[in-house]
Amino acid sequence: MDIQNSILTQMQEHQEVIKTVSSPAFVDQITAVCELVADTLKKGNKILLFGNGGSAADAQHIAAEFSGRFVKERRAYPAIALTTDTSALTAIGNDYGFNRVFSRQVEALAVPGDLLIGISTSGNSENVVRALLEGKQIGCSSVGFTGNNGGKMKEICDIALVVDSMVTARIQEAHILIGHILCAHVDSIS
Ligand SMILES: O=C(CO)[C@@H](O)[C@H](O)[C@H](O)[C@H](O)COP(=O)(O)O
Ligand SMILES: [Zn+2]
Repeated sequence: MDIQNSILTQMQEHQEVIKTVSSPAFVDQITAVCELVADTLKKGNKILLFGNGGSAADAQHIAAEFSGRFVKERRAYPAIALTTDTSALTAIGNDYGFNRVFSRQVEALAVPGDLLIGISTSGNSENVVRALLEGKQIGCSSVGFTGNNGGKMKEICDIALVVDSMVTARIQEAHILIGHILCAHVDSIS
């Protein structure tokens, strides 16, 4: 019974968080991100995504759905997760420190007009924050997927989607829902 209580509590928490991201104000913010993603791709720019742990998985998941496909058969779009190249991650981490694993790749790959999507449930992961700051210098636009009141990322990103929860797992569940909503929008404009 304890297990069942725990399951139901987690499901309840999940539903409550999804309710907060369904509010009109939050949906307006997601809409703005959908438009930014679409504008970036229409201009011929690319999307770079990054995060740690579960958020690294989200970055890869979303990037793959832009470059591969989501539901509809459509053209491929340029999106790269900065979490997948173990040579770059280990070399940059070893030579410059883990805090620079994403910012150094942004410096190497980003051009003005590209869109950075930084994913951090705390909003405070230093490697994510530094990459967003690097992108700002280059002239990229930026979106933060966060929680925990937004952390440092709230002040840095052009649009910060701050999921109203302090629980990492629940925040991540809202993030991947939003990621899929972006993919559906990209399908709809293609
Ligand atoms: O997926 C989970 C927990 O659900 C973990 O792997 C989690 O992503 C890691 O602890 C991250 O290092 C957390 O970083 P962040 O979300 O605060 O940037
Ligand atoms: Zn997780």
